[in-house]
Amino acid sequence: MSMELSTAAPDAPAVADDGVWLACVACGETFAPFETVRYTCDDCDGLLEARYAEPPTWAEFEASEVDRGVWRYAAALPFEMGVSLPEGDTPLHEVPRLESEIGVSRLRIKHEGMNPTGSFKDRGMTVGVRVAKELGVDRLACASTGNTSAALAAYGGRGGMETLVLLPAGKVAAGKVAQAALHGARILEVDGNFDACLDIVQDLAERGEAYLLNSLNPFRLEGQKTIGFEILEQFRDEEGRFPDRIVLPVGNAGNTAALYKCFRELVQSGALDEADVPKLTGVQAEGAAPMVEAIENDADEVRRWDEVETRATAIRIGNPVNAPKALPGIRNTGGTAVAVSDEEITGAQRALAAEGVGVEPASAASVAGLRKLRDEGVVDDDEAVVCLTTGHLLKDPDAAAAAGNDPESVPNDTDAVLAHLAGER
Ligand SMILES: N[C@@H](CCOP(=O)(O)O)C(=O)O
Repeated sequence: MSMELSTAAPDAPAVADDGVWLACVACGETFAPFETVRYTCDDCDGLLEARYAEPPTWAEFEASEVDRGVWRYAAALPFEMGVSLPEGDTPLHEVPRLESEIGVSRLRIKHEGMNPTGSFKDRGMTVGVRVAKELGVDRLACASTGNTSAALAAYGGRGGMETLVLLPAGKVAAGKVAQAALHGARILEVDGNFDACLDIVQDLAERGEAYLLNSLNPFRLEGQKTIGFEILEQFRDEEGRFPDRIVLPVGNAGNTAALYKCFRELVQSGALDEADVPKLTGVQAEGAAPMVEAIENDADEVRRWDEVETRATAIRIGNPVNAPKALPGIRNTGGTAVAVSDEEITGAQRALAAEGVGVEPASAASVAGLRKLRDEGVVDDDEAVVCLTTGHLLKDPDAAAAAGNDPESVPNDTDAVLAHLAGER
């Protein structure tokens, strides 16, 4: 396992006054964070990540003036506070029936659907919109399978900024389009998939037409990193130990990259032993599984899939842009990746719902993946596991209705209702 992360401050002028800079994960080149708008390395086009002179400690979090949510972890972020609704502080649910059915020592569900707009994207947007203000940009844009657009519209609106979202036409769940619309985003429906939308948004950003707030933007991932801090704190408080494994859905692979960064920073500060780092385990839908393909083939790069399909529309992605950060995250923590069918996803969505946890299809992929890996013997029965569920059930009401019970028509009469319930129809 390799948890290296340089803290050596680069020479001025790359270091900002407050000890934050950007570093290329491919060539190591460093940049000042807030002087120029940039998303990738000027030299090699590699992905950038934020670096800090001082990695965070638990004591700093405990001393925070904010007692919960993303900004409790300001010691690990580039600012003390952002445009906030507020976000984070999501529940870590017990699911005793699922735990015993799947057969692991402890199973918890980190339900990110309980964020203000119903997905984890809010954690990234609270930081990303704060950075946009620092840079002085006025128009925010993203490509989206839905959740990013909902969060961008809400946080951009809150920040008084113009928002533009590009969506794959006909492939975004109704609740998400409704959110972006009502929060005031200009919505462009593209005749292409999510990856094509992101290509266009990257072009717009390169031409200076908009500030890109997909997870290619390194500051989005700083906010999403707080999922990891929260899981470790909540899990540790509960049982005094950290989870052995975190299983999560993979679309653009931002959360895999962000959680890996969280663990590296904690290891670096001495707040977490390397031996306690949870195994990052990614789950994709069979119809959109380029990361799984790369892990299975031990490949250094992910091959872009031009044709993708799954009812889990949030992870209907063929070119995960964070793959260069996420592949080492899976490999260096001893994790793995697995693909699940749409039927397995719906089965897991029903199982979670039966325990009162309402999630959209992509979220249920984590539980479907755990179930499969347990059946295959990849996950041991003595493991303590956290499954990440990324979005709320109401994001995709059509999928929920299709997976759930059908309503029954009854006459407007109590006796007839009782007769109906007794089975006389
Ligand atoms: N599922 C995502 C896809 C975009 O991912 P991002 O994290 O790069 O913004 C969405 O909700 O749009």
